[in-house]
Amino acid sequence: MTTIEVRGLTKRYGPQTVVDDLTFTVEPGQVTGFLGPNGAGKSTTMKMIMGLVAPTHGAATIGGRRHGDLRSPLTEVGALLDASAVHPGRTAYDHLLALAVSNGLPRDRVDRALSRTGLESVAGRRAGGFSLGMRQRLGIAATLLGDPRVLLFDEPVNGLDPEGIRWIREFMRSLAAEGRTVLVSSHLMSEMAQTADHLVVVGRGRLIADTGIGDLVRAAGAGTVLVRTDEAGTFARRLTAAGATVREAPEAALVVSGLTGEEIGRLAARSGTALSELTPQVPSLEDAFMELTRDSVEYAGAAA
Ligand SMILES: Nc1ncnc2c1ncn2[C@@H]1O[C@H](COP(=O)(O)OP(=O)(O)OP(=O)(O)O)[C@@H](O)[C@H]1O
Repeated sequence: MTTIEVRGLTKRYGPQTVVDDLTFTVEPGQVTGFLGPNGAGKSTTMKMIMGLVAPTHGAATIGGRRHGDLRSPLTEVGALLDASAVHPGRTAYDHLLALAVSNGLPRDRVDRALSRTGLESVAGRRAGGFSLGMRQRLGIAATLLGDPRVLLFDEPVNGLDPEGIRWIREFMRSLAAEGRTVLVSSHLMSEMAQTADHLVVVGRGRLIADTGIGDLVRAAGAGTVLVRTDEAGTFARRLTAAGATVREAPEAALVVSGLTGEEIGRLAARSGTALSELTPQVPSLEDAFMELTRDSVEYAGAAA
């Protein structure tokens, strides 16, 4: 099984450290989302994994070897880093054929890649006339030519319509289901929530989280409970005395942390307080992501 190992990976451009001592492992058989706000260093990291940018420190290996040491790179790792890197005058077929031939791969790999990405019917059309969605498929077809065990995709759904997004999402999942190692970058938590099993979250070049999706939500502050009662003031004092932290919210609601819903319910029963609502809050993945990356967004929007 082939993993991607990133160890102490660092990239400086002049005084700016854009990737800062990153260490993580991308495991086979699952989709790993590489998530972070714009400018967090995702593309630079992927380029270092692919040997296109030299690290200042540290290393990235694929199956234990640096990209430059792979004997037949296209058969070991495929990467879609920039879908516009296609000659516009070439047909989809010729684009893939040129790649296959120059990498010593058999011609029948082209037909297989075209059919896997649903491009057979447009194989003879020039790539310059392709929609963004079709260009992405062509880029993905190119990554599959060598049937590699490891695949990297940089923001593959950017700019796509819902149908294109769904196709890419299902495609990534099918690659992982075949046991491949799949690393997909995005700046959208909502997208990753539907695609990834595991998340590597970065901000300002640094590792913020390396976690399963469920664990991320728990770490980002699940555990508050919304309480509603006509006796909000009195009950808030009781909760505080019992060790909870209480914030008053509109419409006689209290947002309570430090006690479980069950403990709050028992406290209400003991003090004869009638509750009209007692709801444990589950933060959305988007909330979890915003909370985690709050201090690391490169250009935070000005406060309203
Ligand atoms: N060749 C370069 N020279 C100088 N600075 C660079 C270079 N490449 C990237 N950077 C800077 O490194 C930082 C990280 O960029 P990178 O593209 O890796 O981030 P990203 O997380 O992929 O963001 P995005 O989603 O916006 O592409 C940015 O501030 C960028 O301006």
